Amino acid sequence: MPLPTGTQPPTSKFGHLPLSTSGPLECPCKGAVLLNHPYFNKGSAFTAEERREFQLTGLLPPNIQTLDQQVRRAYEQYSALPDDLAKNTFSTAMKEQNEVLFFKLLLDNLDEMFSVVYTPTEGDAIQNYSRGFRKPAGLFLNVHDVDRVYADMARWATADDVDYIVVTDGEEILGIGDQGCGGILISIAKLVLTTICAGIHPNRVLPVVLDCGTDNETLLNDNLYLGLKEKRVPGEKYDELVETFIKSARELYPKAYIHFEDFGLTNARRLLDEWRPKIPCFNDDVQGTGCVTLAAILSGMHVSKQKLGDLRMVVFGAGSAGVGIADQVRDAIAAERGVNKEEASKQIWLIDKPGLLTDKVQALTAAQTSYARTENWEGKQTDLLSMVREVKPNVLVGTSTVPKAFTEEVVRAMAEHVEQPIILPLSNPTRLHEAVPADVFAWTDGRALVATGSPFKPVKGPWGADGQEVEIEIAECNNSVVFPGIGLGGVLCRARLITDRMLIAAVEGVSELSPALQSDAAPLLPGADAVRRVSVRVARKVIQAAIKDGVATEQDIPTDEQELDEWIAEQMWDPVYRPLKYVEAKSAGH
Ligand SMILES: NC(=O)C1=CN([C@@H]2O[C@H](COP(=O)(O)OP(=O)(O)OC[C@H]3O[C@@H](n4cnc5c(N)ncnc54)[C@H](O)[C@@H]3O)[C@@H](O)[C@H]2O)C=CC1
Ligand SMILES: CC(=O)C(=O)O
Ligand SMILES: [Mg+2]
Repeated sequence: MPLPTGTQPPTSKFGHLPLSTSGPLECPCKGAVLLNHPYFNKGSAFTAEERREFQLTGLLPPNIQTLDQQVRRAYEQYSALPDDLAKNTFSTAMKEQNEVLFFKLLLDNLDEMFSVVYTPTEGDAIQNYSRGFRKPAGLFLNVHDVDRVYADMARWATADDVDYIVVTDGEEILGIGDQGCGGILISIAKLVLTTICAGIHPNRVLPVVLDCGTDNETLLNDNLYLGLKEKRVPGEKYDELVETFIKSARELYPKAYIHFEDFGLTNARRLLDEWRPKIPCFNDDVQGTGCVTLAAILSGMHVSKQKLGDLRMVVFGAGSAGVGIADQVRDAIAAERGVNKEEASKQIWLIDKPGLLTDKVQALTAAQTSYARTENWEGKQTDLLSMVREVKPNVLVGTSTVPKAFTEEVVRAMAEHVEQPIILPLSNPTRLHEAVPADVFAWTDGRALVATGSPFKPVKGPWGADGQEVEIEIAECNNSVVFPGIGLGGVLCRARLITDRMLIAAVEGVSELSPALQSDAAPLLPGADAVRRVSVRVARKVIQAAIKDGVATEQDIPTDEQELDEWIAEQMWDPVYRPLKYVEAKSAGH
């Protein structure tokens, strides 16, 4: 019998692995249930044989279509929509209807759709969660029902097992602050990226929101708000919910990798520090942002022919992301220079609301304390502009959510002392960026090396030889470049823990594929066209590091690099229709 269009024959030598994507897919449903199952549904692409075997005749119009035809139709519908939020809503509906089609549409149009299914449009969708609500997706756990957490999680029945969990408490979403239970959409969006960028199986993931109330007055006053309508519950009750969630997850899905997303400043680092030594977990805002930003800085320093020993970095906005970046950069400096972390941290200046963080500033978090400057700053201005004049940084990072904080004066002051300043306005969404690339290039005569937290179009200007017009492409310095690959590595080698060495390896993986290594004028980081290649490389590096650290529990991981890449690729889910094989439904487990 010929295979349906878009299926892959089981040719891989790793086709026997449980996560292998070669060969048929076991399907426990038929008829209308199958058509309503987003993971198994093929819509008009069900073959004649499948229509007969799975009792679909009469439930579909007769013309059998290919996945490519379906994608063409979906893209036409998508393109006809009036704005990005409508396109985001359409994409959500498509995902709920047919995941292969949704992910194939996304993969074929990634450059165009990335910003619609992720930041900045996903931020708008999250803000609009309760008003745009149609159908629940994901798992909602709340601070008043801690006793029910285990049972509610056990009911998550889409898969035999769960490989990857994204959890948020909704407090500091994508730069738009406290979004309460609407945060479920960031868990879902990050999981979409793990699938599209790294082939994490979409039926083996679990998006979670921990609803602990919200301090967002707009939501509290909105009659249609769907979450707990009360101020955030802090302290012991909050910790009890987090702990019960993690312990339940470990018991029910012992292989799952837990990704923390968009927790608030007081909890993000604290929870990471508490759980990191015990379970395979990862905080994307702290560690993912740290890794991708270090990779961008390394590319920038490659172009400007400098070494980490030369780095002088000012970070504006010393929260989860800012300090996460500082940590990753500090560790890399320490390794390159062969000095301790304390010595390396002297090359980094953190600025927050009170100005420069010094040992005189009250109430620093534990993570900020190691960067508190000990020099005497009494009587001196320590605002951003003054610090740029004083420190003469060659790297300036923005993670403050303060739009336009990198003013013309600040950027020009930096460019006065540095031939190719590395300027990274990372605050999302787009409207909160500390500067926009066009301004930065105009103020530095195109000399600056820029990457941004959200996507920007290329910028044209007279910055070539003899004033020739050139177009500069801007890399997106977003944790999405790296977290999918780290997660893929962690999942495939079944890491017990996510170690520092694994994170450093991930940075190396991204750096090796940075276009700027090939050409000085190229973007500092790989773009959407390279996502899967980047994920395979990052996963390979992460797995090798996990083995070195003795935290990989999966047996029989190939040692040869090429074989390891094949082993990884074979286990990455692809948006293709596989032949379906009917199996009896399992009795209700989890
Ligand atoms: N590009 C990327 O991959 C990522 C970007 N981000 C973005 O970075 C921003 C910060 O995110 P988080 O660190 O998670 O938030 P956070 O709330 O932990 O940190 C923000 C920090 O900025 C400081 N800040 C606020 N106003 C300031 C001012 N006027 N002057 C100086 N500092 C000020 C706050 O006090 C806080 O310490 C957000 O816009 C977020 O979207 C976060 C993670 C990843
Ligand atoms: C990108 C991301 O994780 C954030 O803006 O929070
Ligand atoms: Mg985030």
